Amino acid sequence: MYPIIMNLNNKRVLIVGGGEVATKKMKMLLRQNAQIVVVSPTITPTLYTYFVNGEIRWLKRSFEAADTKGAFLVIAATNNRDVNAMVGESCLENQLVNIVDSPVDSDFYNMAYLNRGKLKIAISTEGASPLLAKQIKQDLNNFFDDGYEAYLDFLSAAREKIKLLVNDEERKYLLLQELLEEKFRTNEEEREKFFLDIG
Ligand SMILES: C[C@@]1(CC(=O)O)C2=NC(=C\c3[nH]c(c(CCC(=O)O)c3CC(=O)O)Cc3[nH]c(c(CC(=O)O)c3CCC(=O)O)/C=C3\N/C(=C\2)[C@@H](CCC(=O)O)[C@]3(C)CC(=O)O)/[C@H]1CCC(=O)O
Ligand SMILES: NC(=O)c1ccc[n+]([C@@H]2O[C@H](COP(=O)([O-])OP(=O)(O)OC[C@H]3O[C@@H](n4cnc5c(N)ncnc54)[C@H](O)[C@@H]3O)[C@@H](O)[C@H]2O)c1
Repeated sequence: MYPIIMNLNNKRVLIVGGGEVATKKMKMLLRQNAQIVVVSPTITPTLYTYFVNGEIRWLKRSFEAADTKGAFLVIAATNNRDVNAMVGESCLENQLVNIVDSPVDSDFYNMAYLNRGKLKIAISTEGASPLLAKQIKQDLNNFFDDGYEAYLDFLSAAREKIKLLVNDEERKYLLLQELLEEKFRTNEEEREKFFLDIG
């Protein structure tokens, strides 16, 4: 399996089925600025809220083969194996499909996923144990505290500044390395001082 992180801006995403699993996957898809369509006769109250808020489209009916047309990403998440398989078969080779009850027929899996602003940590067991992935996520959750979000914003801004102001490659590298020192992660005053010093 090949790990990447994906930009879904303006991409069409189709989710077939509107149950618990579809809802869980939707939480990761919202706020990606994707065009999300759910095809399902029923949806959970949570999905209904997203629908009412205009965050997703909802086609209130059973899946039809033509639904996959033009979708970049497709998730087959009904409780019916045959329907899920049919979703997969309706897709062209260049469409990315996740079939929730059949990893071997999927082009991608979802990963357990930790978000600290710009820091993303994703864990996969390639389907061996989603529960282990969840447990590892919870362990990392404690290790990478909330402070990492602001730290990553600092790293991002400082890196831009260094790229702008420092031409000497060696000095540039040393400065980028210096940003990883503990004091910058834990101390906001040290971060401010860094910007003052660099000019
Ligand atoms: C990461 C996460 C994201 C998400 O989907 O939310 C995810 N599953 C999560 C949770 C979870 N899934 C299941 C349980 C119940 C306990 C159990 O059965 O173990 C729990 C626990 C819970 O819900 O708490 C059951 C389950 N999962 C799959 C099957 C089908 C099969 O194996 O054939 C079945 C059996 C269904 C059945 O037989 O009824 C398949 C997949 N699930 C994946 C991802 C992909 C592989 C990721 C990997 O291994 O690392 C893959 C291959 C495809 C995919 O879905 O993309 C999320 C992590 C938790 C988190 O982040 O908190
Ligand atoms: N990948 C995972 O992490 C994971 C975890 C648990 C379960 N599962 C699998 O996911 C499946 C779905 O689980 P769930 O808890 O979401 O089920 P659920 O019963 O809560 O929801 C099923 C949804 O599918 C819809 N549906 C049924 N037939 C349809 C059709 N022909 N066209 C469109 N929509 C249709 C239903 O209306 C409902 O909204 C389970 O059967 C299980 O195999 C996967």
